[in-house]
Amino acid sequence: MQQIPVVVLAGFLGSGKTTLLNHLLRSARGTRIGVMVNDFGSIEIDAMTVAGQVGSTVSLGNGCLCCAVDTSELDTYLDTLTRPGTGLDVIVIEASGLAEPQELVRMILASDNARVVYGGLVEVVDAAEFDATRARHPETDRHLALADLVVVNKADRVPEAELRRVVDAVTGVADRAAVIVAAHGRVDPELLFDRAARFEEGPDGVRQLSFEDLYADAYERDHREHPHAAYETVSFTAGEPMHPRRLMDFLDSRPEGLYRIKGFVDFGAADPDHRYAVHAVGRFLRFYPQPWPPGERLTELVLIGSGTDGAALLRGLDACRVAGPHDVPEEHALWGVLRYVPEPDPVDGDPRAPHRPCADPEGAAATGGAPAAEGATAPEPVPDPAAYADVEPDPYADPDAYEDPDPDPYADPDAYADPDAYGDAPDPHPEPDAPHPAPYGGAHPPYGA
Ligand SMILES: Nc1nc2c(ncn2[C@@H]2O[C@H](COP(=O)(O)OP(=O)(O)OP(=O)(O)O)[C@@H](O)[C@H]2O)c(=O)[nH]1
Repeated sequence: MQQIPVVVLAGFLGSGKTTLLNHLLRSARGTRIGVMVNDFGSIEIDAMTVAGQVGSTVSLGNGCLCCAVDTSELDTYLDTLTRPGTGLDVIVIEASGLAEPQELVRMILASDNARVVYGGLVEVVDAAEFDATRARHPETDRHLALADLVVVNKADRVPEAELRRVVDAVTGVADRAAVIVAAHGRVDPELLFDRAARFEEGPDGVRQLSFEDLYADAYERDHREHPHAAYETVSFTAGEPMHPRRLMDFLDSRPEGLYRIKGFVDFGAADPDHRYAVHAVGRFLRFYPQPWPPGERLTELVLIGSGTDGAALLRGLDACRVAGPHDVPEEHALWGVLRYVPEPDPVDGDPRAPHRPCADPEGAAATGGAPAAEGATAPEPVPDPAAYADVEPDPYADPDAYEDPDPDPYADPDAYADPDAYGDAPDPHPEPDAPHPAPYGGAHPPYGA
């Protein structure tokens, strides 16, 4: 089952959220974007051939869908937009200028919709109004501190030195977020999500240009003189397996500005049957074990960030390679990774999840990290708090961390009053001796059952 990243686009009134959203829609080029907005008013849908409208949902000619919702309808619309038939690749929720973004983030993290995965909180800042906004809205700093990516927009409206000052101020407030500069919301969509390689080939094998391509070409031609917001991409490939604990150390201490990590990891003997797809956005991290496809086994990662030191990142990843037979991962080394594997979906049996890398942790150790036989009964995991003492708790494991101290005046109080409404959310107070709180559902034996 393909999970769909849900990106929250937030920022104060007039900062340029809708402009950025329109830019994403215009340059989608085959990527199907689901959009949730408070109203359709400013989405430039005329240019995109409206294919149909049902109630508050507009279907665009390029496969994108727009829904006008308020926060209380979010779950319902997420369910609608993530139905397999919609074929969406990413969902972007534009928070109204007054909305508390952490409430949206919390709802996405607590969603029991297995097709949804958190895609990051993007805060748009008006470079020309930053000081004034901050003075009027002291909550600005809190919002920035939660962001995974901050777009300092309207760069065209301020002189170079002033822009640098604003970027420095934003970077000082934003906790680990990547900070990029943009004009008219022109960020590269690749920064936020993967563009789908979806195009039609003609009988001669040649790609056919669609209306959307022509539109995107014209748009990009018109804006060639305005460069996209700058960011760096680093690619890493390794033929040797990665050492689970060293890779987790690398990920746990990933530098500020490293916004996205995607790709696949080979953990070698620690789980020879699976490669681990990685999805990291800001501080959010998940691994998805998948059966290896036929062919060469490689670790392939792409790291995307702003202001990061690419050479240092590659050195850090190089040090995670298993160096040889003398460098066998220790017992339970994979458990640090499994903390970030979502629970299998009990409904439709997520094909990525039902693996048994450590059905018998003791047996696995005895066989040099190889998993126990399929179907073996798992013993209770051996509590080993010390083994995880150095692992920073996943800040996204607990949606309550986003509890808003000032309740959102626009939220439906009844809908959120009951903490049991978050039945699937992790226990904010796990057993003190629990070995490793899992991202969802508290501690669980690593796929033994
Ligand atoms: N000069 C300049 N104007 C911009 C830029 N980005 C957006 N604007 C203008 O700023 C105004 C507000 O932009 P929007 O995209 O509507 O901002 P928003 O954050 O969606 O606003 P709300 O929905 O009211 O919260 C519009 O007139 C945009 O054309 C930019 O980078 N430079």
